Amino acid sequence: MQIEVISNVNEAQSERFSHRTAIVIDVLRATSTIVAALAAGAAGIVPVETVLEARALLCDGQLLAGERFCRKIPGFHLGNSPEEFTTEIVRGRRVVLTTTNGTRALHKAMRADHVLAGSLNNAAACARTALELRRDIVLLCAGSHDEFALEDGVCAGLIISQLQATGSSPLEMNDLGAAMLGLYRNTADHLYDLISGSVTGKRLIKYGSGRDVERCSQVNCSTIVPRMQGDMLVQG
Ligand SMILES: O=C(O)[C@H](CS(=O)(=O)O)OP(=O)(O)O
Ligand SMILES: [Mg+2]
Repeated sequence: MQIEVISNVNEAQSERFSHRTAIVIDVLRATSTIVAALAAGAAGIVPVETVLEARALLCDGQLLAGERFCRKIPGFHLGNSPEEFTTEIVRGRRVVLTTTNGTRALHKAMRADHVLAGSLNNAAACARTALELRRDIVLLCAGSHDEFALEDGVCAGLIISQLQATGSSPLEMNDLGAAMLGLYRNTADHLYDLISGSVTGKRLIKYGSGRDVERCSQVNCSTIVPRMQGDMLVQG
């Protein structure tokens, strides 16, 4: 099985996804938030790229969520913090979500046969589902503002280690995949330190979202695997 890691959205040419399963990773915070929203009972998450699109798509009973510059968008119901997506608020509801990097990355991956949302929180479950889908796998690190982001890279390494532990066939990976696997192995016992010291981690802590950084750094605390079905991510 071939595993390819892509470092950021800007590197995600559509032909790299053909006939593959894509796992889109935005640890801080979009894909962690999507996992939290589905765990809280949301009916589905509709990822969109722009604020205008999100507003245009809003229908009765749905929620608008997302951020720009790490802050909730004016007039939206929710921001991009997993903490906000409680059962009381989201159960049974569709959520239209737009974020700076994560929802763009999800759109870039749409050419894949299957699109999953991966995070540290659901890495093992995500790896299991991807193996069941029996395609080569592309791990798209959303990155931040078209650059590589450490938290997404180390999560790609964790998912590769879970694929190795669970799968029966040998994995072949690109050099970035091998590097991220090495990064994960060398930092597994102090992931929070790594992530809280990353550019995005520091930015979120500065804006008062330190609890999100802690929550998003937890490994394998969820078995939810968000999967694209039509225009929406649902529990796979
Ligand atoms: O809200 C977030 O955590 C980030 C904000 S930033 O652009 O990295 O500052 O957006 P995301 O799309 O979840 O990476
Ligand atoms: Mg991010």
